[in-house]
Amino acid sequence: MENVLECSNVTKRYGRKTALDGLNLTIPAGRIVGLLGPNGAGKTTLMKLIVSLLRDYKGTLTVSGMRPGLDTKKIVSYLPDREFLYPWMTIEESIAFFDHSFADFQREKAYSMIEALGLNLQDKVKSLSKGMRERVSLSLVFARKARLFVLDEPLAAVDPSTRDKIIGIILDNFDPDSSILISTHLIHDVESLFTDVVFVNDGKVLLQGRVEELRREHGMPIEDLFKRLI
Ligand SMILES: Nc1ncnc2c1ncn2[C@@H]1O[C@H](COP(=O)(O)OP(=O)(O)OP(=O)(O)O)[C@@H](O)[C@H]1O
Repeated sequence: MENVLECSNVTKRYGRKTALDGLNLTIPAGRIVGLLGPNGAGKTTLMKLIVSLLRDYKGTLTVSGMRPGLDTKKIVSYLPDREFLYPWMTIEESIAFFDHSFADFQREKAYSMIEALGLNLQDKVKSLSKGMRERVSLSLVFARKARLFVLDEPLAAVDPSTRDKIIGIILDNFDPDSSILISTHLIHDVESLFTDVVFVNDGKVLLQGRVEELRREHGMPIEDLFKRLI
């Protein structure tokens, strides 16, 4: 099966600022990849290129062999770093909206995640706390049968026990034909989720590897390796 994501020598500039600087990254199917790096490393920029919110870049970037665009939007499920729910909708209406927007949306899966996360379908988005809205967003994003899930800082607002519950739901629902790319600063809290990690700094990949191998090779948890490298 072809790689879910391939980036070769990807460079993205905002005016004179270089956000990605010849970045190389390959993600095969079946991986849950932590995209780790300090503020300004280029994580959000990379994600925006993958989901084709930004188009002007140099190098080659493909999702399932295709350049980002309308066709890849059908197979990439994206959780942006800002809120995207409509405040006036109920959770149920938000589910219906996603159902209409994406052919691969699995309504029943959304309902069961909403229930598992203790949310009420009739509640209006604007009445929910930040952490609750994050739970709804994650349920919607993961209810798609996408090939690639791109999550920009998904777990920042939820409490630790909900975080563990969400990690459980992600793992239970993980389809090995797909891959998940997650940017986060909460390395310690979500390390158990990752099969792989990618360290980025100054728009470049510093180190990429399987979590088990990196832990064994360097004899330390991923968070300590991050602190040593960056
Ligand atoms: N619209 C923009 N215009 C100009 N510069 C930008 C723009 N967006 C990002 N940058 C710059 O590009 C670099 C990479 O930013 P990016 O948001 O991708 O980093 P990040 O790794 O996601 O950071 P954080 O962890 O803080 O979210 C930074 O130096 C940032 O200032």
